[in-house]
Amino acid sequence: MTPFPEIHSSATLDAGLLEQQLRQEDALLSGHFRLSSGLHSDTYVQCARFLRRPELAAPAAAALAARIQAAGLQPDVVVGPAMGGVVIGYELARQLGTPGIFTERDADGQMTLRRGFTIEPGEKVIIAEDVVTTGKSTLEVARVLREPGRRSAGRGLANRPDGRKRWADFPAFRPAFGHSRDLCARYLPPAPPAYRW
Ligand SMILES: O=P(O)(O)OC[C@H]1O[C@H](OP(=O)(O)OP(=O)(O)O)[C@H](O)[C@@H]1O
Ligand SMILES: O=C(O)c1cc(=O)[nH]c(=O)[nH]1
Repeated sequence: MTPFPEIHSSATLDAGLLEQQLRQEDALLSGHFRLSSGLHSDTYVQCARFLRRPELAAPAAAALAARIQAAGLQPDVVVGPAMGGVVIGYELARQLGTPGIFTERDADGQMTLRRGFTIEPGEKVIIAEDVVTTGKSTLEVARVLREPGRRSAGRGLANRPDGRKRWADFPAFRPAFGHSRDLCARYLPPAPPAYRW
């Protein structure tokens, strides 16, 4: 497939601009939130509100695509975990000129590849995420995909500090937007809007 070089030939992403755009889309929320990991936070990045706008999603994905290309990586497929990784994964795949597929959780909460999606041994995979907090979801995708001869690289649109230590065993790109506020103690009751705002 042919990539779309006109979009990401010299793409960069300014973290300040990205924060401004997140605020403009009401995607950067303050409050008390319980995250998917169970951790609590005073800030929530609702990437879906940002990614609903193709004119914002495209440059963000272009910056990721540019960094992936600059690193000399030539992925065969982009995989994003549903739901958050679907839109950014698809847009990244479109710009890299690869198929874009997604994993999803089954009834037991296990990350799986369904819908006839397959990855052949030896294919190189980029895992696309909208948010990385602990890195658990990304690592679950990596576990699903990991077979001898397969390389994966992870990348989130937004990231929290807690996720960094988990990346040691496969290459990851630096976050586009890092939010460094402390995650609070787990046991405080979250005020609405809370889980999966
Ligand atoms: O780094 P982690 O601690 O795993 O947290 C980040 C993950 O949490 C969110 O997904 P969620 O599990 O809430 O599912 P969703 O995309 O369906 O909302 C987000 O889209 C990431 O996949
Ligand atoms: O960790 C999460 O679940 C999470 C954090 C965040 O800021 N945004 C989001 O959609 N999920």
